[in-house]
Amino acid sequence: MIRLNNLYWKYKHFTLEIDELTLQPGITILVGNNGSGKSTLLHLLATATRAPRGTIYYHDDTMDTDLPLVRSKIGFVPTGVELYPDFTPVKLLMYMAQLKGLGKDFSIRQIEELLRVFHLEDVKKEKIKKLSQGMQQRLALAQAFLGKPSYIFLDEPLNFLDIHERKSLLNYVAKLAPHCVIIVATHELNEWGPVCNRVLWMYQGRVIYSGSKLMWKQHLPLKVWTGELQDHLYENFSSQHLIVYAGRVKDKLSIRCASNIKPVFGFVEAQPTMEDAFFIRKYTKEAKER
Ligand SMILES: Nc1ncnc2c1ncn2[C@@H]1O[C@H](COP(=O)(O)OP(=O)(O)OP(=O)(O)O)[C@@H](O)[C@H]1O
Repeated sequence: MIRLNNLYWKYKHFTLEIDELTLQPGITILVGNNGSGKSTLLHLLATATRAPRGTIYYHDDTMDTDLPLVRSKIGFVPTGVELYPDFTPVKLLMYMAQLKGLGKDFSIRQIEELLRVFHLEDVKKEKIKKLSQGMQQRLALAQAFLGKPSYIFLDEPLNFLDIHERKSLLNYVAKLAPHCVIIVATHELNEWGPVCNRVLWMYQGRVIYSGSKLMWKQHLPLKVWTGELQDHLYENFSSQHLIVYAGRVKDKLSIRCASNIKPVFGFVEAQPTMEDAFFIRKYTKEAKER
């Protein structure tokens, strides 16, 4: 378990402030607009950034009581991470294992396993600069799981991954979830929906929702509706209802929208997805503030 207490961090016009927050074992997705503070929070949790005020407790330890111990239990993948281009995946993983203070035999066994899990066996002796972006992302992910960390922080981990690799990562992370605190900053709410346990919503540097994924999709102030619409009706329709999605099916528009009443004849109510809930919560919050 991780506990945040009176955390405060400021950079120019951006302030992150969290009074009290507990992060439980399982997968928590960290959601929010661009610039809401998700990456900043992950950097603070991963001890890559030090907050001028407040404390993060990793069980009973903090950065100040035993930083090496805390770091040895953390796996972190930031966005845009640059790996040593002239290293091979094996050399990089061995180097990272050494930095984490892992024994040689254990490291060799774990590296073999991670190369298999992240489908990097065929390129394990290639220079990193020759690998595709997706392969480099998988290598960045693999290093985070070295040493079986108790706390895993992933910033947009699905970036650059193809559909097969995305599913594989989701399954792998889901298997680890009962034993680790896993925080995933993501804009892909629906992809994480089936495997995540909780949602943390950041808004302008504050956490404004922290709870289960079931609660996230329940008690929404608007219902979700789907239906089809003629093109010429769209402008008026979209001024009255929150459009979540509009696509084309033959000569009509296929609409997914949110509204507290049935929008027009023929529309049917749908179960809200994780993303629908985000749209609705954000829209109603901002409408209240206007
Ligand atoms: N090192 C830095 N230099 C400049 N600005 C920074 C830095 N770190 C954070 N910020 C600012 O802090 C705010 C929060 O950024 P952060 O990257 O945490 O948001 P985010 O929620 O992860 O956004 P996104 O969804 O776009 O990844 C932004 O306004 C950003 O410009």
